[in-house]
This record gives sequence, structure tokens and C-alpha cells, in this order.
Amino acid sequence: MLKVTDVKKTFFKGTVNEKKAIRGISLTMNDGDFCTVIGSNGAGKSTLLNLIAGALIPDEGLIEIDGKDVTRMPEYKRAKYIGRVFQDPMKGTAAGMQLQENLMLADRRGLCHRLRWAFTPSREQYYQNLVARLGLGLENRMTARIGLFSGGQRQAVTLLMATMRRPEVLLLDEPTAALDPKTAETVLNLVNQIVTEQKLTTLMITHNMRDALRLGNRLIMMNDGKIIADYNAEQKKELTIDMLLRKFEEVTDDVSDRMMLGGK
Ligand SMILES: Nc1ncnc2c1ncn2[C@@H]1O[C@H](COP(=O)(O)OP(=O)(O)OP(=O)(O)O)[C@@H](O)[C@H]1O
Repeated sequence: MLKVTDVKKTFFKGTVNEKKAIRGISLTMNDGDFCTVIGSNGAGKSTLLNLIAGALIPDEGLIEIDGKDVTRMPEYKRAKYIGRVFQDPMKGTAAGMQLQENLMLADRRGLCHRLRWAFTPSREQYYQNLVARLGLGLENRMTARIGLFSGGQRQAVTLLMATMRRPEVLLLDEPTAALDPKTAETVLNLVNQIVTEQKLTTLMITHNMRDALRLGNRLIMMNDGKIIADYNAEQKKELTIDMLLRKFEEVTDDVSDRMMLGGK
């Protein structure tokens, strides 16, 4: 379970550039909840994910994962609980390393660095089977350098790496924004398959309202550092893009924001 209680974050506090990015957010996610997150540019979506991941420390509030207070736990220690996929497909994998070497790194996450780890035939087979399940034919390229792979292929591998040690929380920050529509669809289907099969507690930011509506069992809308709507599975089934736009119009009349939120 992920519990965020009255978390606040201000950048450049006390200066002319002061920005209240998160203005008191509380959010409880039950195990296996798959929540899509929408909101205009600058609403605080990425900051919220950064706070949960430990890349940022909140000014106030509490963040708990499975009952453990991780509010001030450094990011590298928190990494054993968290799987992350970023917008940039180049970010999650090491370009100069082989596909199987990347997987081994992810497999070692949270383990002692001094521990030697060798490829054994059974481990290689395990990695190959995992990759085969992506359905992209990459199981025949286990020793190829990841730098040679396409953005979509790298994003699929990043997703696999982020989930191979079953994280307590999976954070997806617009994972398909940099991909062409067909590749984005493939990667989103993989997200859906992996999250549903492993019942992962997941937060996924998207600017695509159709994706926000069709994926997951919960949807939150953010604006100006706050959660302004939180729809559960039942409510989400009834939601439409028009309803989301109307809700958004209640808090902003900025047309460019609406366009952004409307997305594709
Ligand atoms: N490291 C930082 N230093 C200073 N200001 C920041 C920092 N990170 C975010 N901000 C500011 O905090 C606010 C929220 O930013 P955030 O990136 O969380 O929004 P977002 O909802 O993810 O937006 P987008 O959809 O454009 O990615 C913005 O005004 C942003 O400029």
C-alpha cells in the first residue's frame, strides 16, 4: 500500500521565483491499484512522482510504503521498493551494455554491490523467457547492445527492468509520450499486461485522456499542486472525455491548458 499524507513541496522558497508545486496532497493507493494521473502542464504530476520515488524530499507531510515511513529515505535506498519508467526511452537502460547485461543490473537491484554475479545458463534462460514475453522478438538479441534498439524496444525493456523484482510501487511518467502512435500502443498494452498480471500498485501520468480512461481502475486529476478529482473504478467506467474537460473547466479557463489536457 502507498499512503501519501498532506504532502507539500515548494521550490525556491522565500525568493521571487517561489513555486508551490504541491500544496497538500493526500492519496491512499491499495495494493494492485492502477491509477492514471492527468492534469495541465505544471500541475505537479511529475513532482508528485519524484516525491514518492525520493528524487525530491517534501517540505511537509508523510509518505509510507507498506506501512514503512519512507518520507526522508534517500532515493537509492528507496529504489528497492520503486520501479520507474520515464518519458525518455534513453533514460532507463544503459546504451553501451548488452540487453542481458541490462537485465542483470535490474535483477541485482537492492542487492549488495560487492556480491559477484555471473551469468549462468539458467539465469540466461530466465532472462530470455522474460524478454520473449514482450512479444517483440528481442529474445534473439540478448547479447546486442541496447543502444542499437529503437525507442519503443528500449521502453519495453525499461518496463521489464522496472518490474522484474516486483516493485511495491510502479511509477510511469508519460512512458509513451516520445513514441510514435503504433509503438506507443504496443508499449501501453505491455504496461497493462504486466501491471494487471502482477497486480502492481501503479501511478501512470498521461496527457492522453483516452489512455487515462481506458487503463487502470482509478483516475486522478491534478491542478495547481492539488488533486481536484479522484474517480474510483465504478465512477471511472461512467467517465467520458467531455466530463473530464468539463471538470477541468471548473478550475481553469486557460484554453491552452485545456488543449493540452485534451491531447489526442
Ligand atoms: N526542480 C524544480 N525546480 C524548480 N521548479 C520546479 C522543479 N520541478 C518542477 N518545478 C515547477 O513545479 C511546477 C510543477 O511541475 P511538474 O513538472 O511537477 O508539473 P507536471 O504536472 O508534471 O507538468 P508537465 O505535464 O508539463 O510535465 C511547475 O511550475 C514547475 O516549473
